[in-house]
Amino acid sequence: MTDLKVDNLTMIREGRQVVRSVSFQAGPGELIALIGPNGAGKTSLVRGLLGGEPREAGTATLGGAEIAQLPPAERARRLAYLPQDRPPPWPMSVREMVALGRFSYGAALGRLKGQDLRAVMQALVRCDLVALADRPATRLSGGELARVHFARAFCSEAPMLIADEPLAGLDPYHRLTLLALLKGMVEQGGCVLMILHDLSLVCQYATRVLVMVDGRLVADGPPQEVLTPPLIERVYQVKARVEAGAVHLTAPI
Ligand SMILES: Nc1ncnc2c1ncn2[C@@H]1O[C@H](COP(=O)(O)OP(=O)(O)OP(=O)(O)O)[C@@H](O)[C@H]1O
Repeated sequence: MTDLKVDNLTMIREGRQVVRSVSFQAGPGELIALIGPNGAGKTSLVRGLLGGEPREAGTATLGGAEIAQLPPAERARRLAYLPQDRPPPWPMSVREMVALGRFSYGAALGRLKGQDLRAVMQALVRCDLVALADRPATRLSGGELARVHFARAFCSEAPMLIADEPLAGLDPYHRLTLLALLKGMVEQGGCVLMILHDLSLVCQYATRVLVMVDGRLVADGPPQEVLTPPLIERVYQVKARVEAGAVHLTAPI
């Protein structure tokens, strides 16, 4: 169910290849960080594999089924996606926005019951949103809104989560508590693929890292093996030191 297979994915934007023949597989128990410099093609790859943008070539399947062709409700039950830009779709409360994660199960906003109600309540607690539950989602700080989206994804109970810079805007407390939730999710057989820029967090939390440069995957493996000073220097053009699971970046090369 959670086996993701991306094969030879290629995408063109304004006549330029921004994703070039990317192939990889991901499965249960993996927390994968997709990293790379600005403009490397990470968001394009994610949107392309989800079928949100046209592909020039390639396939992306989940449990053998092409993701772009899954019926929307089935896709939402199998895969949660957190995009980079995430304004509320229309004026609604935090609780209602989190409950959108139950739409694919047929839940009706304002009349949640049974497992839908339990899942929404649990997600509000886990993402520290109980005190904000009745606030309009249109009037939140960036970090609060990021937590609402996390909660929406968690309450969908989808076994796969794909997230584009989900920690941007989160303070250290919420960053670490949400990372712990993601870790728990993969320990229970889920799979997470997320775009991250904080290399120390990648070292500490990811089970695997994919490195993208200029549209291509240039490295794939456990962070301890992939995130070496020479690779970081080559990819990011900055001097790096890796010590006790933390990456120290000192100065541009
Ligand atoms: N709508 C668009 N039209 C044309 N080119 C685009 C468009 N969006 C992005 N690009 C280009 O595609 C390339 C890849 O962009 P993408 O957003 O996938 O990179 P990224 O690795 O996610 O970057 P970042 O780390 O800055 O978010 C970049 O060169 C970018 O300028």
